[in-house]
Amino acid sequence: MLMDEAASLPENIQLVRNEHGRAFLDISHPRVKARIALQGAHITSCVPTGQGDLLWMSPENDARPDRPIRGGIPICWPYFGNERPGPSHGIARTSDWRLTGAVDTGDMIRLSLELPRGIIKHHLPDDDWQLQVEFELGSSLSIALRTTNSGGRAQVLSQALHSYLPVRDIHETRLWGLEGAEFFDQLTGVDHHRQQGPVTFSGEVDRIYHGHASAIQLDDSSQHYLVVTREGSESVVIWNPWTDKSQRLGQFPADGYKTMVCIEAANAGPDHRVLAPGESHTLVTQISRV
Ligand SMILES: O=P(O)(O)OC[C@H]1O[C@@H](O)[C@H](O)[C@@H](O)[C@@H]1O
Repeated sequence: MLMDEAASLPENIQLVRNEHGRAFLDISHPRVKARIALQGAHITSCVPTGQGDLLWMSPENDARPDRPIRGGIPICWPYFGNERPGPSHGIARTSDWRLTGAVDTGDMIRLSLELPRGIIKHHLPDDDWQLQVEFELGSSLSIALRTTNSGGRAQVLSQALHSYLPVRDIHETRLWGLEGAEFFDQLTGVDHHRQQGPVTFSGEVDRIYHGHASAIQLDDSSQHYLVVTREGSESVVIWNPWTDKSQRLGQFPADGYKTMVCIEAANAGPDHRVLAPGESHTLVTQISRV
């Protein structure tokens, strides 16, 4: 985004740069405060008025422009994890996006960004995609990621909105809404496990639940639940790195696993999509505190 475009932003939105030169959109609205990095169209904070942050951010994040951000909501696209050769979780989270729209509706801020096609072509010369994201920031957070196959042949898409959510204490955290769902355990490579009761945490968890579309409630034994809903998604990734992996992860403190969990609205594993020429698919997640 150019500086002269910043001049036409609504007064509640400012373009700022950190000491490393990374550009952020800072939103300060009567209903919400939020921050979005232009690299990755990556939301790093969303604080509805009167609430705590809906998102977890690593305190060790140095936010240098050449590294993915640890926390918030990385956009994993056009493949999840290592489903294709290349950087983990694809190219969108480390690429520079362009702001295409910013509106203050009174109740919320609505922001649209796109990943320029030239950048996609540069990284993935054999692919033909258009990619846009829309954020709705108010008393809750909603993200809609729209992918269009702009090529002449069918293309495979897998992806995730990799939401890092705060918890008071992971040992006392339960996820409701996945009871009875089937999951693929990424740690063992074994599929078709069935979830018994709520998801609890006493070690590393890295699972793709599939054939599942309903809401998930994050219960960390505090007064409120975080509720995660999805559209265009029949898979959800649940991840906590626990002790050993926390030591190996970049920009992640050794005890970081205690205060976060990822609930990632996805099209991953068996829920990957095949888009015909001209076809679009929109992946949506909404996070609210109730
Ligand atoms: O370190 P990255 O590339 O940000 O990935 C973090 C985690 O992302 C999760 O979605 C994966 O299921 C994990 O396997 C992975 O470790």
